[in-house]
Amino acid sequence: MPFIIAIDGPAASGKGTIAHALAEHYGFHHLDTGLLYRATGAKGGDPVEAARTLAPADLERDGLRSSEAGQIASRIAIIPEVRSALVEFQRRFAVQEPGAVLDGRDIGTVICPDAPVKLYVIASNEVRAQRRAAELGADPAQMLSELRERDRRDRERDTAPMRPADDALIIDTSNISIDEAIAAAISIVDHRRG
Ligand SMILES: Nc1ncnc2c1ncn2[C@@H]1O[C@H](COP(=O)(O)OP(=O)(O)OP(=O)(O)O)[C@@H](O)[C@H]1O
Ligand SMILES: Nc1ccn([C@@H]2O[C@H](COP(=O)(O)O)[C@@H](O)[C@H]2O)c(=O)n1
Repeated sequence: MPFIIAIDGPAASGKGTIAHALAEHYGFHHLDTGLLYRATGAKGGDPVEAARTLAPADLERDGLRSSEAGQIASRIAIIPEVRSALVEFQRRFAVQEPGAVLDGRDIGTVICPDAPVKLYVIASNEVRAQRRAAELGADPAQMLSELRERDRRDRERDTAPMRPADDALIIDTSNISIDEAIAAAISIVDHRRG
């Protein structure tokens, strides 16, 4: 049976970094589900139609990592029909052998509620803004206000709001290095895998 690792958390908390490293470590598949929402928003037009017709080439589009693409993604992510159009792809991805790591906002709560490992990665607002500003060459103060706005939208939407699953374990990356965060995640997964 494939082993599923569900990772959620707010923007720039470090969940993608951990997800990528876990996938490498265990030889699992990795899906950054935020990319699906970014690509859907970047297509323009009717977002529901964009989600229903999302193709692999859409995920290669330039600019998907930008701050603007993240903001647009969080606006279209509140639409229930957009979310339901993307569910099947994510669930099919999750059941590949030998296992899969998916990171996003609703993986542990909605997409893979039975995943044996659920992590919820957090970091302080200021640390997240500093890291994302450094990554994009942007102003930390502006990044802080953008991240706050995006988190609020993600937390307060009615459908699949961002929140830790009841059985998720929290990793706070505010004061630990990337290597320490990855080691903490590996230790949790090893423990669960027995
Ligand atoms: N523990 C850490 N210490 C220092 N920098 C980190 C740490 N974890 C992640 N970073 C850096 O912070 C930035 C954001 O990390 P990452 O992309 O993994 O976040 P994310 O939660 O996946 O964000 P998003 O939801 O927007 O995709 C990256 O530049 C990454 O290298
Ligand atoms: N499972 C998910 C993943 C993402 N979103 C929305 O997409 C935005 C961009 O995500 P990033 O991880 O690339 O920052 C995010 O702010 C969410 O609005 C989602 O709803 N569910």
